Amino acid sequence: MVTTVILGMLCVHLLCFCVMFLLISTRLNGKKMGMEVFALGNFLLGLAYVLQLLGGPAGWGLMSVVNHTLTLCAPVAYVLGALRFFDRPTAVWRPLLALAGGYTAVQVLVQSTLGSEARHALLAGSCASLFLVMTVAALYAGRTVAKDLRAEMLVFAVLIAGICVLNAAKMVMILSGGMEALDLNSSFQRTFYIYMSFLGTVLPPCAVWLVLRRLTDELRSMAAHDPLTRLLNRRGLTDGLDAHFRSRTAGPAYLLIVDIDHFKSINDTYGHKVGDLVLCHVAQVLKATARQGDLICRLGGEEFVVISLDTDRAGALQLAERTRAAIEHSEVPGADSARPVRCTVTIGVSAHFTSTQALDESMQQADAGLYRGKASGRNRVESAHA
Ligand SMILES: Nc1nc2c(ncn2[C@@H]2O[C@H](COP(=O)(O)OP(=O)(O)OP(=O)(O)O)[C@@H](O)[C@H]2O)c(=O)[nH]1
Repeated sequence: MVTTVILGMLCVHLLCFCVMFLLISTRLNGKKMGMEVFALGNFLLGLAYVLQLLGGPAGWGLMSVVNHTLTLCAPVAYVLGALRFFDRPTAVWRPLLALAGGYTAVQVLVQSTLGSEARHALLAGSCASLFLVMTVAALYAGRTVAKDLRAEMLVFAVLIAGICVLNAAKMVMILSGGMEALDLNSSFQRTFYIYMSFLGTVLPPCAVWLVLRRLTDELRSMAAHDPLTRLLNRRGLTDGLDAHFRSRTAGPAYLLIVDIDHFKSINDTYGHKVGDLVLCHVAQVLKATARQGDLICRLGGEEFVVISLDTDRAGALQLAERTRAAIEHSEVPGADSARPVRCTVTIGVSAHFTSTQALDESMQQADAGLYRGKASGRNRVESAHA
């Protein structure tokens, strides 16, 4: 009786969280982060348990076959949802339908040759294997594709390992003790469904937490980057500079303002699309010529900032000259091949500075150099103390 009530509550949990996942997925326009597939997994498992409640004692029949197939398909749906969460676009219906068809056929075969015990043991064994794979996959993901979610992946792995062990124990009990092991009133079955109920309550909020983390990370990244070139924007630049100067060993920095020459006429001659390609090209060259760790930002329009960290005046001027020459001698890829597009830049270099508070002053110094460079013919580097 107690186990039946637990099973009933588990169904309610699974189906309620199924609706919640669906609602969340409708709010996530475009990238649904696997929420709709998690909803499907919950629905399949919820339905399996409803069938178990309606079907009564374990036996052979259509309801039991469908129940077993759904029970196995649900964790596979969770795996497919997780793949989508980690940006691995994957088909859902085809593999699930193939699994459902294949497993139903296997069930009929096992039942007719080895009997009911073997069919139930097969389900417990298949689930144990699947959960073992999921446990290992969660641990592996925490070390590779989801390093930022290492703690969360560890929690998932531990929780899934628990149900893996319980399924393995169930298989052994069925093989050694027969169908009595499936008696809902046995202490093992009670423990099994209490643990399932615990998982059904704990895992969905964990999944929602992962989605929330991804969304806030994306928002933070969007707030710090320029959408066209994916370089830092002014806010990202200030944050990066703060982080640099917080370090005890931080050395002085130099600020370079890089401004594309006659950009308006590039737009007027080739159109705004090519103008955008020119901006992306300059961004790429800046990334390639700057040192790793230097801060590169698009201030807006055709104006960029490079902050060269832990360097001296000669190093900053060398970087500016290297950048100017690289842009002058390169062609804009993807632009009209019949009329190769090139551009040049003028660069103003500030004096050294050692705090984020000095950013505005350094910007003015570099701007003054830039103004001198534009006035004396463009395509040149001018420093603050020239
Ligand atoms: N294609 C494109 N053009 C932009 C973007 N943002 C600003 N612009 C254009 O950039 C041009 C900037 O022109 P100006 O400020 O006159 O500068 P310039 O023509 O480069 O002249 P100098 O700097 O003196 O060499 C304007 O025509 C803007 O419309 C953008 O995101 N994409």
